[in-house]
Amino acid sequence: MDITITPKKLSGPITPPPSKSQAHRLIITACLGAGVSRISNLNFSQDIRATLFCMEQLGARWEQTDGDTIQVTGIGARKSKSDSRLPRFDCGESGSTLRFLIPIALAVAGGGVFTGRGRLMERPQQPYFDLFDEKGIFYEQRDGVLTVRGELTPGDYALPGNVSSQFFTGLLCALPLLDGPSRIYPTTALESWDYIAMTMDALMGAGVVVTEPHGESGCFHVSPQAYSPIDRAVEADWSQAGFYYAANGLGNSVKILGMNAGSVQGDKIICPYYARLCGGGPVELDVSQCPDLVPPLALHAALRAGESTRLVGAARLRIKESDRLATVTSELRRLGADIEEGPDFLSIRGIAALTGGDTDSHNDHRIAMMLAMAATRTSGSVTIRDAGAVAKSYPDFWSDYARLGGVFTRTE
Ligand SMILES: O=C(O)C1=C[C@@H](OP(=O)(O)O)[C@@H](O)[C@H](O)C1
Ligand SMILES: C=C(OP(=O)(O)O)C(=O)O
Repeated sequence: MDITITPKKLSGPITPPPSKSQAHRLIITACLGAGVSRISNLNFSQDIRATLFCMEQLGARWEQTDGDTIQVTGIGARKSKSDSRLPRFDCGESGSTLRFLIPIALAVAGGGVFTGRGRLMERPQQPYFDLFDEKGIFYEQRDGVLTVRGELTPGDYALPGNVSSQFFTGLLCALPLLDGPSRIYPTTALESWDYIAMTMDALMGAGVVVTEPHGESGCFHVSPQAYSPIDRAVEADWSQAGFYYAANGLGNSVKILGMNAGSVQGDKIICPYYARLCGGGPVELDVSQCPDLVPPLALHAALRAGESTRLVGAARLRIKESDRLATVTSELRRLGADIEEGPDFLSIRGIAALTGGDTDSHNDHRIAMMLAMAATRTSGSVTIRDAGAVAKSYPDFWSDYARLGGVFTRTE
């Protein structure tokens, strides 16, 4: 689906959708719990459906009890290793689902066969593969199908801290299911730390306590523990709120509601970052802990007329749904922005107004949403190819955009 937007200011109240990252974690902890859990304020985005589907393959059951609430019957510590057929997991385009499920499937079912769509199966898994080589766990990836088989054993796990925090989350969820203590060592400084903190918060909610690293050579300590059932509501999503902050930075008047200022979501850093972009002078923002904010931050920076901005610590943006350093640059340039990409940074010289033009989401939800917000401040209409990509994390994005006064036509 393509969308053509006629530039128009957005105004009015908006509550961003529930946090995708927190929802993945609550679903996983509920599904691993021994008993019946309840999760409210859930949004059935494509990625969340992928995690629900995958946890079902491990024996968990869930039903929708009203619009946004599900009741989950967890599998407890039960293992299903007797069946020699490995479960199959269609992870859609969700990196979180794939990286969280790989060790969980090993712990619960002795492995699994993983498939995905879009760019998913090209995104890196090497940190897991290195561990599997060391631990004698079989893996094979052929024609986009990843098969993993073996026994996840208690012990020491070393992981680089600068590829994806999702490897840490996957192991932190799986290792408590084993029958002995384990340690996870970050071999380089941890990026996206707050996502790991969000994992520990979700684990704690299910009664599973892990100890985080202290000092230079620290490690996570994980002892065998059972997951208890949970009853939790998903918070509003700070990463999605980022697009509405960008809209306001461009002169729109969106009232962003429902956000928890004390959230465990690291992307609440959008508040101070937004304030800095709204001030004058050159600005440098470190995005190594909040990679998902880069598209809205880059857009806001593109319209800081006469001011320069650098977004640094952004290397991992290249391994998301698209190479986001390349796609943010190419698509904002198509609208006239003055932006350059480096290996791990974006350098932006703000201008006063953008032009209209033809753009492409590159099948990346965050690029589509960035372009939609850009189109509130362009001199001509903006066409976004593949604008349905928003369904990965925010299926109601276009109806919310229309409710705020956005004007657009669709072409299927
Ligand atoms: O754990 C999570 O929920 C996520 C972690 C981040 O990835 P990285 O740790 O790979 O940067 C983030 O970009 C992604 O959208 C969601
Ligand atoms: C990178 C993202 O998600 P994932 O890694 O789960 O695909 C995202 O939502 O921007």
